[in-house]
Amino acid sequence: MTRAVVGIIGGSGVYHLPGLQDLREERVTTPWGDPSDALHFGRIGETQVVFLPRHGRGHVFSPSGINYRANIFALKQAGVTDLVSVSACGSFKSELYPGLFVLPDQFVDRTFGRQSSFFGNGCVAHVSMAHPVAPLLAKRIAAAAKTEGMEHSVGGTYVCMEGPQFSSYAESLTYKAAGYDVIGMTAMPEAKLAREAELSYATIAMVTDFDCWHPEHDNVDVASVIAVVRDNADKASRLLARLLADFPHEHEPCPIGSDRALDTAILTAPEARDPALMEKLGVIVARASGAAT
Ligand SMILES: CSC[C@H]1O[C@H](OP(=O)(O)O)[C@H](O)[C@@H]1O
Ligand SMILES: Nc1ncnc2[nH]cnc12
Repeated sequence: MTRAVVGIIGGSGVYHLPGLQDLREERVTTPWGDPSDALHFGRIGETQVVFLPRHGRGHVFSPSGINYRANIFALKQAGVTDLVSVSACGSFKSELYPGLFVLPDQFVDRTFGRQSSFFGNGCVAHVSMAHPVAPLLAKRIAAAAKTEGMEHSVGGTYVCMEGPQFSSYAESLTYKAAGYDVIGMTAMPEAKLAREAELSYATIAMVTDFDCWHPEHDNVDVASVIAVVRDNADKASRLLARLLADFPHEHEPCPIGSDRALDTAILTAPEARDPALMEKLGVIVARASGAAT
């Protein structure tokens, strides 16, 4: 049996996790560099929790400057099995209004300036991203929202742009015409790295604005995003508290194999693998290479 440890990555305006009991902060480092902040260890009820604000306290890291590999590695190293990411996002649909929680089940990666894999020369791996979100985890989040009486929308496509500038009107119309639901700057490569690290991953996307396509709404700016996040902070905390309080103590095997993603992914022959990279990969490949179960 594997004990469930839930990682929470906080996004814009979310730099702490209220209600975390037995809180202990620990600065850690990884072979991939330093994560965005100290890890916040604690529990909610019986559930072990590790919280990390992806932009760091005081919001010091831009979406392109976040060390996503260090963040995911640090959480994996801390024993996280299930990872919930919280993100502010723009909406391309009138019915997805500010304050609503959207639980996307797909991502489109339009980032171009980020390190998006732990693997490379010396250990080549190709994980599946066909279904980037772990369905049981998403279901649990939806159930928590329902229990708390919070309006939410299940499924949808989150397009991740490089930023840091917001989209132009033409880009916004293009994404809308493509049928995407929401837009942000951080779910990629986070979701890809979580899959490589064999973490079950799901995103809670809080709609904060209508980007810049909507004729009856102002164009997005930072102040309006943060105002909506602040106005809905209590709601987000209650959603997470309910999810965590009701979380099973044992990690539930992921039906789509998020937690065994490397079983069919590593292509480099064992004898051809670069020992230095293998050592750096450490906890990422430990289970798949038989060092841990
Ligand atoms: C504050 S506006 C743009 C900023 O907000 C979102 O952050 P996060 O995904 O971390 O909640 C978006 O991705 C941008 O980083
Ligand atoms: N409209 C938007 N575009 C990109 N990232 C966002 N984060 C919040 N709103 C956003």
